[in-house]
Amino acid sequence: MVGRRRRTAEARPSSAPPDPVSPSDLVPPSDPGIELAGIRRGFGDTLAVADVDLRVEPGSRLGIVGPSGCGKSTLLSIVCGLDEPDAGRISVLGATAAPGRLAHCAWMPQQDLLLPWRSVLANARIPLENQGRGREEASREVWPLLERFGLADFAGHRPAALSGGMRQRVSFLRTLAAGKPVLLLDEPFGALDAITRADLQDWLRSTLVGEPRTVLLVTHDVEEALLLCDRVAVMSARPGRIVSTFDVPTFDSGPTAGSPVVATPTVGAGNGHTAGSVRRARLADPRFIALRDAVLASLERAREPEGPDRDAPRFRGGVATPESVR
Ligand SMILES: Nc1ncnc2c1ncn2[C@@H]1O[C@H](COP(=O)(O)OP(=O)(O)OP(=O)(O)O)[C@@H](O)[C@H]1O
Repeated sequence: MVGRRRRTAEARPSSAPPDPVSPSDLVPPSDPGIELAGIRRGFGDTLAVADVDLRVEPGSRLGIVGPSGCGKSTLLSIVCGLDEPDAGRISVLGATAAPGRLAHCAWMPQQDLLLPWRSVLANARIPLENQGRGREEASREVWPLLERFGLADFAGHRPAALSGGMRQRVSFLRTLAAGKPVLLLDEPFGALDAITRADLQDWLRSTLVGEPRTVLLVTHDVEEALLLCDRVAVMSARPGRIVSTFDVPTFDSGPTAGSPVVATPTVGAGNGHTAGSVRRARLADPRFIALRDAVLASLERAREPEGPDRDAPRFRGGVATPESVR
């Protein structure tokens, strides 16, 4: 009984909460984005990444794909200040020192890392508690996100009572609740089955619309990168280098152009334009297919240790067309 009373109390914050995650100043006008120049990092005899140059525009979403072990996670660790490069320069929203970079970034790992003894609400408010808020205040602040993400009815549940997809939604919510302008998503859906993964991709794409965040998404899934990001960078096999980048157009001239998209992917909205239908239209778009094939071809070449990406300049900074892909 005590446990039930406690869960109920946790699940009902006492007063109307402010919105904690959409402050208009998350991307200040002077935001220089993220810049990496000549980044090199080795571990003993293993050179993980070498000569990585990358720029991520403020408020944009960059997908990073590459062979296993090519240094994608290492790059994210360096960006967020948990690691330092052996050589090169890095700036995150103007911060060059590790503590300053860390202050700007929130990290979502592949495993949800929810604390099993805490309720959904208590897990979601961890970043706010870490920033010094009391439990009540943190609960009030995070509550709108739980409602927005369809998790309010599960606020008192422990993580073990949730599906894998719901746990990842809580994990992403917790990442957003930190209120940081840079989100580092490290294979966030890698542990999910294909159907849940597709649902979560749709959900995340809809959720990120209107979120003024700069996002780095590491994934093995090229379609995921193209569905969620404005630009995709392909890394070579270790030592990881950026061998090509691809701009991702909005693909908004299709049948669902200009239509509002529903954030809850599995529920219809009345206008028929669910996130799922947008996804299907996009996956069937010949331009999307051509771009996906071009990224896959670059990735295939990137897996060869010494393989220069000879055809990459064709696409660099531009968009693949059906004509440019053979
Ligand atoms: N702390 C560390 N100590 C020693 N070696 C490390 C460390 N971190 C990474 N490495 C090595 O650096 C290389 C790159 O690792 P990293 O995890 O960044 O690759 P990745 O592209 O994220 O891999 P995956 O796609 O399999 O997750 C690997 O060979 C890895 O073993």
